[in-house]
Amino acid sequence: MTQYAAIIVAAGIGQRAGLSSPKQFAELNGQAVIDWSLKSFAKSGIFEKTIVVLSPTRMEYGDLLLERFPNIIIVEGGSERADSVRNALDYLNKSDPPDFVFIHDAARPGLSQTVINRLLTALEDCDGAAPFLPIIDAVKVVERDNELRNVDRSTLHRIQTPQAFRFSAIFDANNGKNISFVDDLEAVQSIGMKIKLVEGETQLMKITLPEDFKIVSSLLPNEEDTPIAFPRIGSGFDVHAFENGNGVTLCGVFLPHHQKLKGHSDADVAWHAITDAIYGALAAGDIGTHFPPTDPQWKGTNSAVFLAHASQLVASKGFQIANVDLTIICESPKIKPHADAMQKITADILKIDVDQVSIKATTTELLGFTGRKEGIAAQASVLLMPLV
Ligand SMILES: Nc1ccn([C@@H]2O[C@H](COP(=O)(O)OP(=O)(O)OP(=O)(O)O)[C@@H](O)[C@H]2O)c(=O)n1
Ligand SMILES: C[C@](O)(CO)[C@H](O)COP(=O)(O)O
Repeated sequence: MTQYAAIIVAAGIGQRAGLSSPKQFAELNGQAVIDWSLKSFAKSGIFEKTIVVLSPTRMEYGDLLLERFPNIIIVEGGSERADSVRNALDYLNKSDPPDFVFIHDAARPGLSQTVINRLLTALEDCDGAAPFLPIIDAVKVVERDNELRNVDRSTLHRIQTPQAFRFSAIFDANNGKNISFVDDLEAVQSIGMKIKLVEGETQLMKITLPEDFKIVSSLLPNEEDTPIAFPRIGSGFDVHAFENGNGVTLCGVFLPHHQKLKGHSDADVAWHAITDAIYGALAAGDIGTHFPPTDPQWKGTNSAVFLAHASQLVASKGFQIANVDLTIICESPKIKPHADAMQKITADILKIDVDQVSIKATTTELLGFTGRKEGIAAQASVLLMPLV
């Protein structure tokens, strides 16, 4: 179901940068080097999954990253960059293979939306694409001492990352191989796939040597100077009618009742309201936009699927959930005895704490359709905060 995933390889030791810890975790203009790329992918709003590959000896960085970016997935890297990439591809293939994947060096913090968009366009008619810069200095081969031969630099390119691929192409290129590809383009070319180069950017240079920190720092803004992203608020409302049955599912909890709720999915009216509140906060349509009721594949679906999708979208658009407030409106069944269980499972799916989720209920004093016990209504509010 995932269309776009991002892999950020961050398992290197950064020997050439000469720091006491890996360069990708050093501070650069107000935040860690790797945070720049994580925020760029998040800001683009299309990456539903972001994998960060860390060295098995440096997994402690994973906990720190998860505090700042709760929806990323940490995967263990290997001894070469190509091994780290393969581990992440294997993870994606086993869990939920995306249609497309962007593979990026954590050591390149200057990833702009312009480059992401150029790669997306290129992917429309090729299997893999990467940004490049031309070579601007004269290039010579030193054949023997003081014997130099000119090289035609018009055919030479400096290749950057992210490199973007149809997932099946890059997965097949790596599957079962043990080759230390120089980069991921080389991998897909080794199986004859079609690649394209797009214009890169100077600010996307890789931090490799000690002096590179100063250069990249001068090319990027200070984190404090970046415009303030505002909180977003959303509201959701849903109604499902009763029909004969033996219980209702509300916030994923089954409540025995002499009726059930009618619906195309599992009719979890409470989670539908929360899901729509999240989509609303993101201005990303509603459940029907993402899971059309006319599509038979969603028939009987557990509404946890919808809620988890909305939750992933929050992170991929650079936000986190501050709180959820839900009101279930019905005469019966009684909600209170089940509210704690509903709160817990909702918080688990949203990957937030239980105290960020409020679940309450009310009646309409026997008035209207809920008063006549014809169905259940639910309304929710959600506040999203920009990721810091
Ligand atoms: N086994 C490895 C080696 C490298 N990388 C990542 O690949 C990117 C590009 O590699 P490079 O600049 O060579 O980083 P290092 O290998 O860390 O640097 P050095 O060679 O100087 O030690 C970096 O984001 C690095 O963390 C990785 O994920 N796994
Ligand atoms: C992937 C890469 O950044 C593309 O330019 C480059 O190949 C990494 O090389 P390194 O030797 O691992 O730094």
